[in-house]
Amino acid sequence: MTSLTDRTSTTGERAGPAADPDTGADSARRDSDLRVIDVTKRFGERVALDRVSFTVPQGTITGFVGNNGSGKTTSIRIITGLLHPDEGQVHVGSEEVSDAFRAAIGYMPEERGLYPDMKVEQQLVYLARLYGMPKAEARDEVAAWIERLAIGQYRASKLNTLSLGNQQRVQLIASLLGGPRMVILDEPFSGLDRAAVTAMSEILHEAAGRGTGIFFSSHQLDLVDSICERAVILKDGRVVAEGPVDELRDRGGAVAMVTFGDGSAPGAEELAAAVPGARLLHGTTFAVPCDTDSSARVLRECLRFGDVTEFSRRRQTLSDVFAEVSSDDGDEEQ
Ligand SMILES: Nc1ncnc2c1ncn2[C@@H]1O[C@H](COP(=O)(O)OP(=O)(O)OP(=O)(O)O)[C@@H](O)[C@H]1O
Repeated sequence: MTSLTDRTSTTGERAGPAADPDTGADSARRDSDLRVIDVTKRFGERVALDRVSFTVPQGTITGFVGNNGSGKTTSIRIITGLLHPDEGQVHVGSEEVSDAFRAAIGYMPEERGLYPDMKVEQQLVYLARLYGMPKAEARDEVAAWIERLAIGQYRASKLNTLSLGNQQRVQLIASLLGGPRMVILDEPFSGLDRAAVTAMSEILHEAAGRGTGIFFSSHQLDLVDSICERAVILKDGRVVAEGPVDELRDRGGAVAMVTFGDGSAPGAEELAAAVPGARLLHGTTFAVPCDTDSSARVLRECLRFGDVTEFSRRRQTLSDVFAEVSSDDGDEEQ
């Protein structure tokens, strides 16, 4: 059976890793990083993207987060060539992205893009053949993926008879067939059960380890936090944060989780007026920016409002960073 990890393709661009991570070919990798440069897109009066720039490096998993309507799908459509920007460019390395590169991107659209009436195995083999694989290799690779993603019982079923989560597994296979250099997934984890999330994230890590650039949008910040090395955060069509997840988490310092006893919790605005940056997480628990030096003062301020039943400092999560840069007063910080 074909190995899922050391495939070579007979097509030019969809041909496995762009650079061997073990050969130290960093410059070769940078030459094939995908760069969105100053992209603006308008729909009539509406500015969907406003001078958006970010990089998707080869060999890493980059998460793309932002509220509904912030411009994620529009950005992805521009990268894949489904939409044209009004201004700006998309580059691979220092060159404008070629049609051949775009055609070879493993793409999983939000609305999913497969043939609903076609049988699972049949359409995956058909797609693999379109990517230039010989028939026997296509069959072997598809069989291996079907087994890996535990959907063997559906191989002869029409796609539209599968559950949403199983359709997503099929779509993931379609986007990885032939070892693409770049994989772009729009909300790949939405609606998946835990086993599917684990399987999918393992597969994405393996693909990144082979040098593939992985870029996916998600509303699930905890997943982006745990899976991605890098993140791009969009707000209202603008990039408000980008970089290694670890650096983004460290940028804002630590936070204290403060829980008030029942009946003594202040309103969110009230607490934020006394302790800048305080925000309600759930129930009577707030997240409050809090460095080592300021923790005694922050605790004193909180105690002025009522009983504090829990007070613990921790490193920021991506969710904290997102809340901070997505808030209206985060605007000035960029
Ligand atoms: N074809 C279109 N015509 C007009 N407006 C559009 C079109 N496509 C997107 N928009 C607008 O552009 C903005 C960005 O939309 P986009 O779908 O890119 O956001 P998103 O971040 O993917 O949102 P979601 O998380 O809800 O999927 C929104 O205001 C949307 O209404």
